[in-house]
This record gives sequence, structure tokens and C-alpha cells, in this order.
Amino acid sequence: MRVIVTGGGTGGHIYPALAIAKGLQSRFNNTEILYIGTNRGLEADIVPKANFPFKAITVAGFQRKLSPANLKVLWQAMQGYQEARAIIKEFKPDVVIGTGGYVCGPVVLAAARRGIPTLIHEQNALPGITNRILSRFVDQVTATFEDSLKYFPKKARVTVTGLPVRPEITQADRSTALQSLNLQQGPLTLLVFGGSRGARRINQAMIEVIREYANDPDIQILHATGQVGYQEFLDQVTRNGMNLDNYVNITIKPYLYNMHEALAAADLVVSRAGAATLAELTVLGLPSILIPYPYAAENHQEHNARALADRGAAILIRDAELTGVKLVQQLKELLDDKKRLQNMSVASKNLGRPEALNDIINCVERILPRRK
Ligand SMILES: CC(=O)N[C@H]1[C@@H](OP(=O)(O)OP(=O)(O)OC[C@H]2O[C@@H](n3ccc(=O)[nH]c3=O)[C@H](O)[C@@H]2O)O[C@H](CO)[C@@H](O)[C@@H]1O
Repeated sequence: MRVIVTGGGTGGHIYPALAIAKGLQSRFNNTEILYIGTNRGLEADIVPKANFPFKAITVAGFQRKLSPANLKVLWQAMQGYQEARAIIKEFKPDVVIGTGGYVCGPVVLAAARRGIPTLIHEQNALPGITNRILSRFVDQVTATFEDSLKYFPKKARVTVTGLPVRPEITQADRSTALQSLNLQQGPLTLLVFGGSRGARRINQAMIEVIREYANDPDIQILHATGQVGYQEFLDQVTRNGMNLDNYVNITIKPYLYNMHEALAAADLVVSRAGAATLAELTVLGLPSILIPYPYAAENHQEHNARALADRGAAILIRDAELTGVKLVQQLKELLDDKKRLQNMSVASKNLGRPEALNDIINCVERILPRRK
């Protein structure tokens, strides 16, 4: 089978696409995948590292108000559409799958217009603009949350599946992961990251956390700052009079390409509240402190985080209330109380949807033309 997957901009769109690609490969023998993204999105870095062939097209995001810049965007959109058509014509996919982000628009639309079966996945309760438009043209919409159903047209075929996580996320083994990450087997592991692009506010708060836990024999910290904020963070640590070379229990990375290992090693996670991250935390039953990004469309990360916090799976700290001191205080409370961590872990696992990937692959199978 030949499959085009597309989705881009941030990790939250890319990893579900990679999960579906891998799910298809394990269900169907000889599945050939082509990933279409843009050269500017994170996908241009992540997808080749995941060993999938990658092609880029031209796309740009519309500004919400009328502006001359939108004329250029319109031109680029037409160009992107032509490029997508050409790739589809050459690759001849049996099915095209989109997971959101602007790049999905021209690719999925061009496929639908050629009569190729199409499926999209929406990660958030509040669907993105591209998926809302595409839902009118595709054969199947899959969604993470019931709540998003009302945004899709009545005639669309929508199935609530949950959000698919990469198979390696559930397969990684803690002890092997700790070894591969160069971490100790004994101490509790705190994993910190701010979504796929990093979060400056979380990085700032981490200065105090590092000061508190430096060389603590019971705790080790793995912190991904985001590519853009990495150098700034290192400078900030130095300005605060600390030298990371002296702290054996603190590991700082710009980005974790091996998140499956980082999650397998973790006992507690501090992060933003993007939908893909939360699906990963809950499928593994990980307790977390969530600091939702307050500027995500209609504050949807706070809704995401509340779903976990209200059920005892996470502690929510609002971005405006986040300080280093507050984060340290919260961490101390949790890390000193193993019973509480254990209860949060059970609550988290109860929210996980381990069957999401399989359900989506079933949906793909349903829209495939009958195979000889
Ligand atoms: C600011 C904003 O609007 N963010 C949105 C974006 O977030 P963002 O792209 O941050 O998405 P998520 O938090 O959902 O997912 C991040 C993904 O990146 C992975 N990861 C992250 C860091 C790292 O070092 N290595 C790594 O592999 C995580 O494991 C996860 O799979 O898309 C999500 C899904 O549409 C939305 O819910 C978020 O609200």
C-alpha cells in the first residue's frame, strides 16, 4: 500500500502523523510512506530522523485580518496546491492522511479532488482551521475528543478515537531507557519540557529547581529547553552563578528526539499541556505538573490540563502564577510523597487511550478501496 501522510508546524501535529504511519506499516505488509510537510516546520527536522522519506511544499499561514500579506499567502497557497498535486500524481497513493497544520490543506484537498481516499485526525477539543475546512471534503474525520464533534459539518463521517501515540512510546523499557540516556537507575527522574518548541517561562522557573536539586542523590532531572531557548537557558544558568558541569544529576538538552526513552525513565513530568503530550502521559500513567500555554487558541491547553487535574492525574499551575519558588514547592510536595505520586499515576492511566492508534488504522482500512 502507498500512503501519503501530512501534518506540520509543531510536534503536536507531526507525532500523531508518524504514529499513524508506523501503525499502518505494522498492520499492512509493504506499506510505503511519503511524508509531505514544509521546510520551515519542525517536520523537516523530525521526519527524516524518523527514517521516513520527506518532501516539502510551499505553504504559508493566513493572517486572521484582511491584509496585503494575505495576497502573497494566497499566491503561495495556490503554488503549494500545484506542488501537492504533482507529488500525488507521481506517488499515486492509495490513501492520504492529514493531522492538521496549514500544510495539510493543499495536500488533502488535492487528494480528495482526485478521488483518493482521505482521512484527517484532529488532536484538540477545539479543531484547527485547516481541519475544519478539510472536514467538508474528506472521507473520514477522526477526533481525540467528543467535544470537537460540534465543529464539524453534520454530513462528515466523524469517529472519536483518541490521539494516537507512537508505538515506541508504549514499548520502551525503563531500565534500558535510563541506561541509554546516561541516567542513574536509583533516583527518581523528573522530566521537564515545554511542548515541541520549548517554553521560556518553564525554562526560567527551572533555574530555581536546578539550584534546589543540584547534586541531590535522590532526584535526577532531564530538561529539554526547546531548540530556540537552549543557549539562552545555558547563559541564564551561568548568570545565576551555577556551573552545570558540577551537577551530575542534571541533564539539559535542546530537544529530545528519543522522547519514548525520556518518558519511560520519568517518574514525574513538568510540561505544557498540548494534546499529544497529554495523550503520551496518560497512556503511560505518568503523573505531571502541567503549565498550560496561555496563548494557544481559545486557551485550549488549559481545558486540556483541567481534564487531567480534575481527575487527580495532574497538578495545574497557571502560567501567570508560575515562579521558580512555586514550582520547587510543588515538586517537593510530590517527590516527597510516593503514595500521592502513585495515586496520580493510576488516575492518569485511567485517562489513557491505548487503543487510539488501532482504532484509527481501522478507520483507514474502512475507507480503502477493496483490495484485490
Ligand atoms: C502553542 C500551541 O498552540 N501548541 C499546540 C501544539 O503544541 P505542541 O507541538 O507543543 O504539541 P504537543 O504538546 O501536543 O506535542 C508535543 C510533541 O512533541 C514531543 N516532543 C516534545 C519535546 C521534545 O523535546 N521532544 C519531543 O519528542 C512530545 O513527546 C509530543 O509528542 O500542538 C498541539 C496538538 O495540536 C496543541 O494541543 C498545542 O496547544
